[in-house]
Amino acid sequence: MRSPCRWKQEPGGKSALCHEEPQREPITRRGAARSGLSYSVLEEARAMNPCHVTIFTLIFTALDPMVTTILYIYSCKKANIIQDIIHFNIFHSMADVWGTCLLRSSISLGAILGVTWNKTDGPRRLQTSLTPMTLVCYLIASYAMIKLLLFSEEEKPIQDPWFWSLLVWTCISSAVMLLTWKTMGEMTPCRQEGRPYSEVLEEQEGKKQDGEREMSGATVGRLLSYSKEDTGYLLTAFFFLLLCTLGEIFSPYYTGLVIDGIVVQRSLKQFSNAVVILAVLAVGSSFSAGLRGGLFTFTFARLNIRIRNLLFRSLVSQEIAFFDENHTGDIISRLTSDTTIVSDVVSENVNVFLRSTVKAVGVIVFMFSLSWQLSLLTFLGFPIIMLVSRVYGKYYKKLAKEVQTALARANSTAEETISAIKTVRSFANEETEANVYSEKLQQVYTLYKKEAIAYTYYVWSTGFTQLVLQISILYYGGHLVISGQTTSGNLISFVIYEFLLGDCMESIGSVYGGLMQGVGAAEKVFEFIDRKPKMVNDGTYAPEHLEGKVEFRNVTFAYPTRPTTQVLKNLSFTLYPGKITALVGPSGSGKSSCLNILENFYSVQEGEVLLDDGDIKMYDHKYLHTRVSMVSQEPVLFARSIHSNISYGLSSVPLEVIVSASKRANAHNFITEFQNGYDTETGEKGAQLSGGQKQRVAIARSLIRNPRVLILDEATSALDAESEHAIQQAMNSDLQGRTVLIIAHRLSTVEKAHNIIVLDRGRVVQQGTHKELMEEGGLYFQLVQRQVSGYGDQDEDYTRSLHDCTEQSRIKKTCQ
Ligand SMILES: Nc1ncnc2c1ncn2[C@@H]1O[C@H](COP(=O)(O)OP(=O)(O)OP(=O)(O)O)[C@@H](O)[C@H]1O
Repeated sequence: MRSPCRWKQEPGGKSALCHEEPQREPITRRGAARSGLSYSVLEEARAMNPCHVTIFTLIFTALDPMVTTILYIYSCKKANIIQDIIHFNIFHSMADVWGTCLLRSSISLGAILGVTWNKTDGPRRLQTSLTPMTLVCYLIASYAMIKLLLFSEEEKPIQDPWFWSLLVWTCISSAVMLLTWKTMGEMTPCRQEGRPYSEVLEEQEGKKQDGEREMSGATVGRLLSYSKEDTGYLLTAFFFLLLCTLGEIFSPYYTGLVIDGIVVQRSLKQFSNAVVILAVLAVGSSFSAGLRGGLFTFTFARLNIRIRNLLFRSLVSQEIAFFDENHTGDIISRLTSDTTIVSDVVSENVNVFLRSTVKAVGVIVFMFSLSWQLSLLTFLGFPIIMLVSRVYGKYYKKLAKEVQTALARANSTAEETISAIKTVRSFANEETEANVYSEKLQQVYTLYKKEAIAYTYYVWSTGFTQLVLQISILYYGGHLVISGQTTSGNLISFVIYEFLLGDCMESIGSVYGGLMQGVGAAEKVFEFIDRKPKMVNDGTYAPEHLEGKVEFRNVTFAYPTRPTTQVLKNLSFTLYPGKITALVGPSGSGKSSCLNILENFYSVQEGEVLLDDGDIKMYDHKYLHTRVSMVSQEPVLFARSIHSNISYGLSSVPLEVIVSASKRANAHNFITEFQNGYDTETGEKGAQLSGGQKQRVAIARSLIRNPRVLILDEATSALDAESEHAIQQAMNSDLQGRTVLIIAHRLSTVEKAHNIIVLDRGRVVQQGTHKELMEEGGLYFQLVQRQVSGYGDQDEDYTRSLHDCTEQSRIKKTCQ
């Protein structure tokens, strides 16, 4: 026979995530406010006096036996309680209930003594034993209910008010005992292991904050709040849900009538009427079920799109340092798999939860109307199943988060390897990469195994409880029928309703685990959605006319990921309009970092970067990036046409303007050679173009904006000398009023610059024209010399440089 309350939980966790938990910051007033934790909670916690809690528990422990004894004396049917105890009869005497009160009081007294004598470990021990204590309190209250059933065997209806008062008091005092146990468990002594109370309290608040995070209900509520716009759809879905559920609830009742019609009354009319109603109910509820399911799926698909949009918007507004800290794989994982988990899991579970809850309420009403005794017995078993489910749910949620994080790490590894497959192949490192991926998967596997074991225990424990409950119901139900307290028809209907209730509980149980998985993913998604960028581009300055003078004034800078390593140290230099300035220096000297700051990607620690005497932070984001344009070392093209790449970020640019920019970037010729010309697709990250072609498209993309400040970071490194020369010519010809900053390792590229700034370990060590610097000797001279000897005779320019250098060195005698 099928168990009536079989609860099933699928071990899921097939999700991918991401990101490690953020480090908890110390709980301060500001920290609490930032985390959304009301500071009044802290104050409240401070106000909680352990002595008050203990005194209250003590008073209650004394009061409980007194009240119970008085109620017991009055409800006692014998001359006195001694007689009642001596002639104990389980159907008449409440001595055993009075005994449970003594047990309760002894346990409470033990707890009070424990926390008073051992202020450090006492509360902790109470906290760890909360679950067994919940079970004890539940058993005491259940026993009182069983007494009600036993008494009802002899007296119907039970009219003794003292008896009822004793039962109610037993249930209330069990609940109060549990509450005081929990409160004492959370108590903190004034000093703990020599640490000040405030510190202990802060630690406790940290735990509370974790608890707050676990407020899954709030997360689900927030998710639903994103569906506000779809309230109409949701209400319609709910309406069909009610219709469908009503149909399902009435079906067993009419099934009972059909059976009664056939077996008891043997009436064809009653039998056929009930069958017709049953058929109408079945058709109606199937139709409503379809509409309900469809509407829920549709609404949550819209939720998915909404969350993805929100997340993507939040991601693109984050500061550049955020992308330095977080792996692309992790971020993509949140955007793709987590958002899908959130909407799919939540949609499915909200649907199932509503359906099952409404159905369960209806079923319970029918069950009580059929037999209150059998219903009471049924509900005695439920808290145990709920307890098991709660313990499992918590553990499952923790595991689900760990699985997601482990999967995200594995994804990240796979993505890195696949995106750099050429490098992997060129080092013949496929085997190692596969092993690394396998190791990461192994971690996921270990977690899945834990999930499977937890699931096994869960099924065992709930299965056993349900079996006991089922046997009890059948036994007691049979007894009620035999003793004439109910009819056999009622018992059959009751058992059918019980099956239905079992299904509902099973669904609600699986909803809990499923929702935990969705909530885990949602919390991670919300973490990114809620993240406020640490650097905000909120400048508004956008002058009509911009000269393009750039000044680095005493700039000191360290990357946020390495805050203790200063990359630029008290750096000062100026770039003038109409001039080409070159930044040179050994690798790692800070050249690209200067450009990152000029692009306002990072904030400087000290000093300022001025554009026409205004701090670059003051400038409007769009304005700044139209007036200051950079072609980077490895230009990134988007998987669109060349046309779209060149006009990237601009709206409706005429083709002539694109062609003109391409000509100046020496790109027009190769573009027109393609069959589709400017409509040629560039492939992912421009993979369908050569390195040099990519660079020229990127230069055209910058030139089309007609920037006042043009930054070329190794922008021509992949070009042949001829192309580079052509671009330089174009630059020189329309240099008027433009500030150009060049970074190039190939020093022939910078030779013609009006000013060359030499950087070394984040400082300016030399400045001047090529000629001046060669005459001066020093780092620039060494760089040129090293490069020339490195290139040998292959590069004409460098041979010339070498020649110049030798000439100069002979003169200055610094070149030996
Ligand atoms: N995103 C980053 N996060 C942390 N440190 C960084 C980052 N980018 C660069 N660095 C460090 O900053 C220092 C300066 O790097 P930068 O890229 O500015 O040098 P560079 O002169 O442009 O070098 P190269 O000529 O090799 O491109 C280096 O030590 C580098 O390791």
